[in-house]
Amino acid sequence: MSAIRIDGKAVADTLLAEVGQDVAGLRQQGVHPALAVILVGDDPASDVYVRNKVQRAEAVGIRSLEYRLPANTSEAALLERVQALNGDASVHGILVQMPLPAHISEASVIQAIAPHKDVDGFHRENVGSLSLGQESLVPCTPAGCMRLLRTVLGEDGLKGLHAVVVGRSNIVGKPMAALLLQADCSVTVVHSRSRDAAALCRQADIMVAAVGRPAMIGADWVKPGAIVIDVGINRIATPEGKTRLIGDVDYPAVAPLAHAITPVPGGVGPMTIAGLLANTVKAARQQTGH
Ligand SMILES: Nc1nc(=O)c2c([nH]1)NC[C@@H]1CN(c3ccc(C(=O)N[C@@H](CCC(=O)O)C(=O)O)cc3)C=[N+]21
Repeated sequence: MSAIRIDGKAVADTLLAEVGQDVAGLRQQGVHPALAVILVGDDPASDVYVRNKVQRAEAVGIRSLEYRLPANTSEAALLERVQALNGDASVHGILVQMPLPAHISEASVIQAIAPHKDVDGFHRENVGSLSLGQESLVPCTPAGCMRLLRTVLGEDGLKGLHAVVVGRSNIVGKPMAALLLQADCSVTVVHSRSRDAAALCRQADIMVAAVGRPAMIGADWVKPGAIVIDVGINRIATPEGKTRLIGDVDYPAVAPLAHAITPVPGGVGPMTIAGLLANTVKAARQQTGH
């Protein structure tokens, strides 16, 4: 038996094509969706992500503004930049790339973003709405995972299944659990303090791994026939002295027993960027009434 390899790149391309059509429609009505991306410091990984986001945005017709601020930027200066963008009606989405330098409070910056421009869905107003099952801007990575699950299981196919989320971060684990609950799954969240995490995971019909530990999830963590979504993006050194990307799941060990599984790269990562651009269009619609 060999698992279905869930092609996140292809699903993301379909979503991006839809976003591109929406953007074209809005532009005909005189609305040009715009996304501002702020990067503080010169972390090379962040630099690559930001460049990808800007390129993808422009490919679907979204205007992008890129702000690169030095690593020693003060929190006050960053907050001023955010507030200026909050007040700029031509900007519909604001993303501040994480992580931020240690002297800046990520929480303060997130709360400073106008909730209707918070395309990451990290502001407490959006977090609260998601948890209440109300309309909101939904965090891009968990939203992307849900879309991948629906491509495998169908629109209503998640109902009643047991989903286990591994990891409890504010950006993936917690919103993921909320979305799965919204889709009528029974949800378990497993984390570093869980007793017998592997045994809990073996009960999962759906497993979402978001811990940031390379290949941590082995075959003994997975029920045969489960659907496995790997959110991990870990850059590891190869014996040849290069680096490569690897997920939180030990793909070669788990793929033979899963029903379906996402690869890394080419799984959840591309969905995150597509979701960001979809959120930008949604934000532009809300702000302009189109
Ligand atoms: N405010 C904020 N919002 C974010 O959404 C955010 C962030 N900060 N900080 C960093 C993380 C990371 N992240 C990724 C997005 C796409 C890929 C992606 O497209 N990955 C490709 C591979 C890319 C490569 O080759 O490096 C893939 O998995 O196939 C990865 C990682 C968004 N993040």
